[in-house]
Amino acid sequence: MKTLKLFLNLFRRTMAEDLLSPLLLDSEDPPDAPCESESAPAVVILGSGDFSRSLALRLLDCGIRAVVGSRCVNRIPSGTFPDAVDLRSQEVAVSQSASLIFLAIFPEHYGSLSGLRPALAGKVLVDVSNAAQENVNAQSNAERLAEMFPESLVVKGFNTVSAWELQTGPRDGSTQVPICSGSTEGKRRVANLARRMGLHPVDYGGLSAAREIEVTPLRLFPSWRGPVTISLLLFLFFYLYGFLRGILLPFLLRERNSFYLLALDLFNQSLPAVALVVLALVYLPGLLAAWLQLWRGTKYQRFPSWLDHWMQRRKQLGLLSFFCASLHGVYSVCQPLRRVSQHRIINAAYRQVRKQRCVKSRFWPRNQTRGPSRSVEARSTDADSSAMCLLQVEAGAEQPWDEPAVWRSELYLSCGVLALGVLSLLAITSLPSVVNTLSWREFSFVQSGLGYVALSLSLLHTLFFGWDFAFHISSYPFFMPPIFVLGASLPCFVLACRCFLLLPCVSSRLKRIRRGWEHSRKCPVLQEPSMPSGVP
Ligand SMILES: NC(=O)C1=CN([C@@H]2O[C@H](COP(=O)(O)OP(=O)(O)OC[C@H]3O[C@@H](n4cnc5c(N)ncnc54)[C@H](OP(=O)(O)O)[C@@H]3O)[C@@H](O)[C@H]2O)C=CC1
Ligand SMILES: [Cu+2]
Repeated sequence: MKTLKLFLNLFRRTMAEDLLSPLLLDSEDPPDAPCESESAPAVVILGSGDFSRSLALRLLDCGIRAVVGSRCVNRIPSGTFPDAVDLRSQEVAVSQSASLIFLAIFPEHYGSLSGLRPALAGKVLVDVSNAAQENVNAQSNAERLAEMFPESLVVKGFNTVSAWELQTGPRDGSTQVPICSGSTEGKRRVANLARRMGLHPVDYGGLSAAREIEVTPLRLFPSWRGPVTISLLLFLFFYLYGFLRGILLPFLLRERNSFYLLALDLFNQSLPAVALVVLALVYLPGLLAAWLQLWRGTKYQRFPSWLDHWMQRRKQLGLLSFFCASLHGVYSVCQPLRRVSQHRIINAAYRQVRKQRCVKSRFWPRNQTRGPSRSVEARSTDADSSAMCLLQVEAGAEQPWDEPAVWRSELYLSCGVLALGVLSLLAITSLPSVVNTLSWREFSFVQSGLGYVALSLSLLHTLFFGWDFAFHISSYPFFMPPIFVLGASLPCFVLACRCFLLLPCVSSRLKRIRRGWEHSRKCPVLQEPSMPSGVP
């Protein structure tokens, strides 16, 4: 349970940013005094652009005075800053008693501040700039700034928060602000300010971490990269497999042209398989973690980093599974609109009418339109079907009724709709705003309990869809199983493992381990200091 709580924390942390095991700054730090004196500005911002404006507004909002230092105050359009913000020349602004100075200017222009070097000595300079390129090995802007102003305390930070987020973002500490600096004092002061602004400072260590922080905003969806790649690869695999099995090989070996299936049918076969496998991938790491704990006989050993990483991506995997399942749902609803479906229905109806006419004319007298109900077997050869088709025609009835086929479609559709419903519920409860309103017990019930329900329903949907076709030799053309058989294999394995873990003997041992019990507790034995020679 404790381990799962840890995962939840990690899981929540990744929602804000993809942070690489940073150390949270000590939140017990006493907050800075509001300002040294009521008349003195607490914070100076050099630059009067977008970031400067948003930062000044946020500072004011949090009761902190702000002074904006500009190269030319007269060029700042009126109304850009509220009256409460002091607009000064750069020289006047930095000569004021504020010791915290934000550089809200692009790093290319840091050189233009060299004349201010004596005034900036001993003060904390906050470098909010972002990197221009995603090259992590280049020298950071902050390190360059520290070289230019060696007497100042340079702190990197606030660049991961956009100007817009500063103005409108939450003030409940949920927005993380990675900071780093060679000066502990500088870092402490910036962290305190961040806390007062309703942000959550995260210590990344020395200034050498600045580049990592500078490139962070350039990264597109960092926490989604792995899950999206896996889903895409799975989709490609199923799609190409289906293409080979259902289109290319029949075309090459049997001269059957069904390339039209590429556009819709193959998508609708691959998507549910991806949804199913990706959903299984959400629950597999939890099972692996449980196995590892059972095998080690303790929970006090770290999981391998790949497993940790996988755990942290479960939310993204779950949402991607939901996305694929939803697309599959939409595609399935569109199925009857396809021309080929309409063609099949009309064709089947035509064949049936033709067959009934034939049966009537063979077995009924001309003047008798409705005879006593009796079963008649009729054989037909269809131009578009290679096999002989055996029709069970009931005299007097207009429609052949295939009871098992009706049950099959009722069951798989119902399971599919229910699975999609439960998946939607899971997707909604993974939103940060909803997660924050749930207790740990509620969260684990929804994400784990309902998650397994969704997986079971999806699997049932697939199994009912497959019905007994999976056991027909005709379903294995070229010795290749259907896509749904491949897609269902991993979920079957995951559910089997889960059932094994629910066995009383296994689950009770796991419960004990998670409550702190250890199979063999090894405590390092301290070496006795060796006796000095000559002592008896
Ligand atoms: N906008 C955003 O959302 C974010 C921005 N940042 C960082 O904040 C910094 C500023 O960005 P932003 O506010 O958007 O940029 P802007 O272009 O809006 O503002 C830059 C400001 O720099 C000042 N400046 C000082 N010296 C010079 C100079 N020599 N040449 C040109 N301008 C100078 C100007 O103010 P004046 O004329 O009054 O001196 C100008 O208004 C950048 O480093 C950016 O990476 C970081 C995170 C988010
Ligand atoms: Cu389906």
